[in-house]
Amino acid sequence: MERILSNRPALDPQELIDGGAGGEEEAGDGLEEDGEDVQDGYSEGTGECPYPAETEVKLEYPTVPIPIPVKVTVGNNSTSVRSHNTNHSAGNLSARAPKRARKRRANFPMEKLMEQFLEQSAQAEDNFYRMEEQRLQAEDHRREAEHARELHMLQMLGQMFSSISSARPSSAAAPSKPPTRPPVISSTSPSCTRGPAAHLRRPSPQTDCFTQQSQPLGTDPKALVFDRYYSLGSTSHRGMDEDILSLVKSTVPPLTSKKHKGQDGRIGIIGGCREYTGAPYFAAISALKVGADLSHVFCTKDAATVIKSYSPELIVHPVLDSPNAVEEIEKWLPRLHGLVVGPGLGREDLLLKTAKEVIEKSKARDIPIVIDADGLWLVTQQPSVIQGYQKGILTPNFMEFTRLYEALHHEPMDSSDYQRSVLQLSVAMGNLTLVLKGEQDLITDGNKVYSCSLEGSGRRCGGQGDLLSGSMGVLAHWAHAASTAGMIRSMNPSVVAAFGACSLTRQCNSQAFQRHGRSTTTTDMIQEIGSAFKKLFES
Ligand SMILES: NC(=O)C1=CN([C@@H]2O[C@H](COP(=O)(O)OP(=O)(O)OC[C@H]3O[C@@H](n4cnc5c(N)ncnc54)[C@H](OP(=O)(O)O)[C@@H]3O)[C@@H](O)[C@H]2O)[C@@H](O)CC1
Ligand SMILES: Nc1ncnc2c1ncn2[C@@H]1O[C@H](COP(=O)(O)OP(=O)(O)OP(=O)(O)O)[C@@H](O)[C@H]1O
Repeated sequence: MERILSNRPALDPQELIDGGAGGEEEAGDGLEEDGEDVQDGYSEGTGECPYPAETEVKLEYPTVPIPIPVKVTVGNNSTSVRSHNTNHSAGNLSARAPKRARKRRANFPMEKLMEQFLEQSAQAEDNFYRMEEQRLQAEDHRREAEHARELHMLQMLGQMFSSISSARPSSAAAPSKPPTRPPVISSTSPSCTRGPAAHLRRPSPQTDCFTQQSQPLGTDPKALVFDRYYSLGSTSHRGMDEDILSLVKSTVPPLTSKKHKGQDGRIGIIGGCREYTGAPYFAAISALKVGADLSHVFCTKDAATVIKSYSPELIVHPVLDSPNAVEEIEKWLPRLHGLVVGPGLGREDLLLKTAKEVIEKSKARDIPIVIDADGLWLVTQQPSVIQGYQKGILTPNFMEFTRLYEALHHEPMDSSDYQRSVLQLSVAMGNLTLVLKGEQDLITDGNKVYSCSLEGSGRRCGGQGDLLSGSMGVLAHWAHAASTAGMIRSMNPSVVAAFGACSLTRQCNSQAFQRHGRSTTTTDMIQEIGSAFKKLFES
C-alpha cells in the first residue's frame, strides 16, 4: 500500500488551497442562493465525500479497500477528511445522494478534488499491479534462460567426457602418438644405461632410458614426440610434475657451512654492449639469486660502468671489445662452472667472433654453455660452433627459433606442429638441448619433447629470457655435476636444467604478477626468485 501511495501523483497543497478557496467562492454563491454556511457541509458531514447530484461521475473503485487519509487545508483551518473504505463510501453516497443535494452543490470543488484523488489512487494501484506482473514475467524469462544455459553446459560436459573416454583406448593402442602419456622416469630401470658421462654421447635408442618413446627420426617424427604437459596447478598432472621436479631438486647443492665461496657456482655471462646493458645484468643477477656464488659479466668497455652501477654484487670485466678479448676471458674460464652467451651481446662482427672463440675454448673445458639472444644469431650463422655439444643448451624465442630452423633445414618450419619442428632442429644440431620459449616452453634433446606450461602471466616485458638463461646457467652446472656424481641417471641433465629454469621463470612471473599486475617488470620477477625457487625446489 505504501508503494501504491508513493506512486500517486503528487498533490500540490497550493492546488488544494486554491480549490478550497474556489469552493468558498462558489459556496458563497450557493449561500446566497441556499442560505447555508459552507462549513456545515463539513461539520455535519460524516466524513464521507459529499457528491454533487447534478454531476454524473463514474468512479471505478479498486477491489481492495483503500483507506486514504487526506489532509485538506482551508484558510487557516485544518480539516481531516477520511475515506475509510471506498466501497462503503460508494454505498453511502448512493443512499444519501437525494437528501444532501444542496450541500453537495455547495461543496462541489472539494468533492471533485476527492473524486480526482480517488481516481488517481485507483490508477496508481492498477499501474502497480501491471508493473508487478511485468516484473514477474521478466523474472520467469530470466529463470528459463538460466535453466537453458545450464542444460546446454551439461550437454557439453557430457560430450567432453564421452569423447575423452572414447579417445583413451585408441591413444593407448597407438604408441606412435602418445601425447597424454606420462613420462617414464626411473632411476632403477635396467634399460637406463646413462652413466655419469653418458650425456656427452649422442643418445641412441638402445642406450636411452626412454626407449619406449625412442624411434629413428625419418619414419614418423611425430612418433618421437613425447608431449608432457607440465602444470603445477593441476592435480591431474601432479604426479608427473613431481617426477621432474624431484630430479631438479636432487641437483640442488645443499647449503652447508662446510663449503667456501665459489663452490656452488661461478657463472660467466658473455654479453653487454653500449645498447644493451640490462640483459647481461638480468642474466648475471638471476644466476646469483638462484644460488651461484659469483657472477662475472664480460662486456664492452662502455657497458661495464653502467652494469656495475646496477649492482655491486656483479664482477664486471670491460674486455669484450678489447684487442685481446679472447685471452682476457680465457684466463677466467678455468674458474667458471657455467657460461651464458648472448644476452645484450649485439651483432657486431668483432663481438660475435670473440663470442665464437670463447665458446670453442669453453667446450674444450667441458663447461656447460647456454646460448641465448644474440648468441643465437651467431649459431644461426655458424651452427657448427655448438653442434653436437651435449652440455650446450639453446634458448630461442619464436623469432630466433625460426631463423635457426631455416638456416639448418633450408625451408620454412611447419608452424602447425612446433613439437615436430623443435625435435627436428635439435636432431639437426646433434641432439643439442633446445628450449623453444613461448606460451608453453618446449624442451627437447631430440628424443622427446617436454612441455613446461606452468602458469606464468600475460605480462611479456623484455628481459624474462635473460632471467631464464641466467638461472639456466646455474642449474646446468648443478645438473651436470649431479650427473657426474651419478645422481641423475634417467634423464639428460641439460634437459633437467632447462626444465627447472623454465619452471622457475614462469613461477617468478606468476608471483611478480600477483604483486604488481600490469606494471610487472623483470626486476620484479628477479625479486621473486628466492621464494619461487623455494616453492618449486625446496619444499
Ligand atoms: N633491457 C635490456 O637490455 C634487454 C636487452 N635485450 C637484448 O636485446 C637484444 C636483441 O634481442 P631481441 O630479442 O629484441 O632481438 P630479436 O631476436 O631480433 O627480436 C626482434 C624482434 O623479433 C620479434 N620477436 C621477438 N620475440 C618474438 C616472439 N616470441 N614471437 C614473435 N616475434 C618475436 C619482434 O618483432 P616485432 O614484433 O617487432 O615485429 C622483435 O622486435 C639481445 O641482445 C637481447 O639480449 C633483451 O634481452 C630484452 C632486455
Ligand atoms: N606466451 C607466453 N605465455 C607465457 N609465458 C611466456 C610466453 N612467452 C614467453 N613466456 C615466458 O617467458 C620466458 C622468456 O620468453 P621470451 O619469449 O620472453 O624470451 P625472449 O624474447 O628471449 O626474452 P628477452 O626479452 O629476455 O630477450 C619463457 O621461458 C616463458 O617462461
